[in-house]
Amino acid sequence: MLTETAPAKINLALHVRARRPDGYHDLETLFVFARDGDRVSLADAEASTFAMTGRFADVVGPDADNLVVRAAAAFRAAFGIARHHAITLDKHLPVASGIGGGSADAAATLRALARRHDVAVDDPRLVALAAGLGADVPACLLGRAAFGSGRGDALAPIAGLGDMPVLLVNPLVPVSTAAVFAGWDGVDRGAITGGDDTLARGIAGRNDLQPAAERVAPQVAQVLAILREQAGVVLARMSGSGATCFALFRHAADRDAAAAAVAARQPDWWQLASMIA
Ligand SMILES: C[C@](O)(CO)[C@H](O)COP(=O)(O)OP(=O)(O)OC[C@H]1O[C@@H](n2ccc(N)nc2=O)[C@H](O)[C@@H]1O
Ligand SMILES: Nc1ncnc2c1ncn2[C@@H]1O[C@H](COP(=O)(O)OP(=O)(O)OP(=O)(O)O)[C@@H](O)[C@H]1O
Repeated sequence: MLTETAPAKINLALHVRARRPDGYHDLETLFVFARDGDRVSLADAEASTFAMTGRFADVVGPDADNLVVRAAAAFRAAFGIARHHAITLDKHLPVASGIGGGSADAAATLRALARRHDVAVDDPRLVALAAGLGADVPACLLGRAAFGSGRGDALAPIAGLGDMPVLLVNPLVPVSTAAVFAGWDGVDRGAITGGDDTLARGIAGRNDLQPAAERVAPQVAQVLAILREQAGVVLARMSGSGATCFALFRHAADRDAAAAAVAARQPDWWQLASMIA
């Protein structure tokens, strides 16, 4: 059995630049990844099967639409694989939440299948498959800090944050990525600037989708207000199209104190205390 982690994706900054004729938007983003997330396991089998475990297993729609199933089918077709696999998704990340859950799962599935069938993880055919599954999937396949442009799928590696404590908080209101992009006001507020210091670039940046996300999920403002008043916060911002927000800390003790404070005030919100590599 092979197991791959599907780590939560975080957009340190997300600048939306223009609407495109194909229904997508040109954007610039700084992708980083937490150490924790979902898990995809794969074993050879007589027939193709798919099962889900974990807290959010019941929230995802029908199996045929699952990005894990779609990723496996696309891989088998592209590489001419006749062998079947039993795949299990252990679902811990909230669904439709801006931290790329489905994209991370698809990428972990591609990584597991690539390992099993001796395909290099940077094989251009694998990267093309990933882009076809979603704008975020190539970044999740790369799985390391990167500058993303175009739809978010033109990637250039950047320096990581070097083990920085992070707290992710979601008010458990699902937010549709398409609806949030549709609510963007169309104003280009400028490129992501700065040099080699990824954290400084992130801090100087913005998430241009936040106002539109707040119209769908007003709780985002509340999450950010609570995170920003915690001791030791270096940066608190919404990730992706929301509603998950992240807070970065220098010290794990500050992160853990913030997690306890959030849990005391909002016991029903989802949280993940992790590290950014
Ligand atoms: C907001 C981000 O999470 C930032 O990392 C991503 O850009 C979204 O990536 P994703 O969830 O993989 O997106 P997809 O599943 O490809 O697209 C969902 C929908 O979001 C909108 N979308 C997505 C990416 C993009 N650059 N422009 C868009 O307008 C489109 O309406 C699209 O139909
Ligand atoms: N394995 C999966 N996990 C979560 N959602 C999935 C999965 N497969 C398909 N989906 C569908 O994809 C949609 C988006 O879910 P996902 O959790 O990937 O969004 P997200 O966190 O907003 O991602 P992003 O940050 O890439 O926009 C949901 O409506 C969900 O039904």
